[in-house]
Amino acid sequence: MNVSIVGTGYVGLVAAACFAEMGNQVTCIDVNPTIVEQLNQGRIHIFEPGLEPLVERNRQEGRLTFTTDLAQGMADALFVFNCVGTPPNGDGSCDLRYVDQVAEAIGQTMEDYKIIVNKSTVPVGTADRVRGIIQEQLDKRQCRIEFDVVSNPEFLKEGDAVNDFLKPDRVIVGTDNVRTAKLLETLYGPFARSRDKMIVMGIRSAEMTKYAANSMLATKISFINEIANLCEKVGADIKDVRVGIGSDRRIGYHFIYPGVGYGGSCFPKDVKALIHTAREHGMTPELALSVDRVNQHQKQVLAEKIKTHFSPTPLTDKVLAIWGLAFKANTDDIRESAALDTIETLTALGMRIRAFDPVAGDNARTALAENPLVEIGQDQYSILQNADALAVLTDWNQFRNPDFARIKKQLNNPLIFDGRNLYSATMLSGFGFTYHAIGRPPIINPTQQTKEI
Ligand SMILES: NC(=O)c1ccc[n+]([C@@H]2O[C@H](COP(=O)([O-])OP(=O)(O)OC[C@H]3O[C@@H](n4cnc5c(N)ncnc54)[C@H](O)[C@@H]3O)[C@@H](O)[C@H]2O)c1
Ligand SMILES: O=c1ccn([C@@H]2O[C@H](COP(=O)(O)OP(=O)(O)O[C@H]3O[C@H](CO)[C@@H](O)[C@H](O)[C@H]3O)[C@@H](O)[C@H]2O)c(=O)[nH]1
Repeated sequence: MNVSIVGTGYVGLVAAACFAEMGNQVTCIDVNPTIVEQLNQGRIHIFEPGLEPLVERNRQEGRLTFTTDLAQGMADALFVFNCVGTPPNGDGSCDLRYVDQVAEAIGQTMEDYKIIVNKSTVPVGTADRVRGIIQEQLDKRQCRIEFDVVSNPEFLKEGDAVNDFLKPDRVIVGTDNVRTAKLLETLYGPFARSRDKMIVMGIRSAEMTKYAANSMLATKISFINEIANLCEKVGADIKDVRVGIGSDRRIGYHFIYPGVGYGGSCFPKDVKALIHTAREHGMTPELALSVDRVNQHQKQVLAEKIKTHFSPTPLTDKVLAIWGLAFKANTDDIRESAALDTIETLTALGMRIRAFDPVAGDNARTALAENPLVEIGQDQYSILQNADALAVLTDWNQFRNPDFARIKKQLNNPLIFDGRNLYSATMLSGFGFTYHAIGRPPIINPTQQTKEI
């Protein structure tokens, strides 16, 4: 089938490569000429495991092409997927400007029947809005061209996006048109070989499903973080409590890992957008408000532990080494990363930061360029040299079983703040570290000595 994808970011590029992989003819359209130029040369601008070879193979075999020209890019397509960004406005509402721009451009240039598929995360009612914008442009052109607008929210997660797209738990399609649903069923058929994955519903329900799913997952995380903080107060260990509750199949083990709060380009903005939608409809979304509030607090938890540990010594004399800048492992994405909140809080108090991330270093260097107290290093161990503590902010695998003897040798103090609960007393045994994690009893080394320098 012939598919156009508008917006070649984390969602658009993955969707494009996966549709092309199934034999479809896919054209990607992006307004950013640098991205398009790079993609045409076989270089991809984001880090996503498994994506580069998929893009490259399909590009070389002629099923995947890239352009900045929307009219040309969608000329032969039956499906036009809108995958542009929907960032938050200052008041938490969803900024639909890119979605609107795409709708306007489609209306200005389409020449025959298209199925416009909203894949971006958009508030309830956006399909109607898109339909209105396209129709307005067609009316201006005095054209009578049929089209459909459907909702098909995406549920992939960064770091595992290709796998999620190729093997989705479900494919949600919001439409009241049976023929359109059948056509999408054909397009998605190859991703649903083991069982029927397509769930067809009304457009507004599909739009709502996306916000409800993300808010549910965010709720689980805020819940476990609140329990973790309580564990610290009462001397319980969240590691045991998590296993204790997760073993109940009604609760499950997934998405109840405590940490430094959820980040990324989705949960924070989508919970806020849900809150905004509820308020627009005269409702106070008590639970979503709490989920958001708990998360904002949680993003400061590690900085608070560090402040408390060094108090009353001013942090201006201290250097903190940080492992991990991405909002989670296996991505270069730093949007809403707890590492950035932690850095902002601590550098405001004068602490100097030396940080390392396996792939997000360049993005962080750009984002933190104005902060003279931050240095981003190239090597996991050399940034530790003469730092006063190590803080772990992202759960990259390479941080899970590190060389503790080397860490101890490089640091001024044998001191670790672990925002991802990667280490245990057994792993640390014999090294004499003082260790603070989330929701776990701290390991205090009473003989902690500052290294002679
Ligand atoms: N990132 C995720 O894991 C994820 C998962 C599911 C859903 N979503 C949702 O999908 C949408 C896209 O997210 P993303 O992370 O892929 O965004 P992104 O910022 O990575 O990519 C968006 C792309 O759209 C392009 N663009 C903007 N305006 C355009 C226009 N008028 N014409 C053509 N291209 C245009 C940008 O240049 C950019 O390359 C959002 O609504 C997001 O909430 C994201
Ligand atoms: O038990 C957990 C699980 C996750 N997180 C954090 O939660 C955030 C989001 O993680 P994850 O959901 O794995 O990544 P995203 O790529 O943001 O994916 C979410 O957001 C996407 C965009 O809407 C959806 O498509 C996905 O289904 C949804 O999982 C990250 O900061 C994680 O560190 C935790 O703290 N504890």
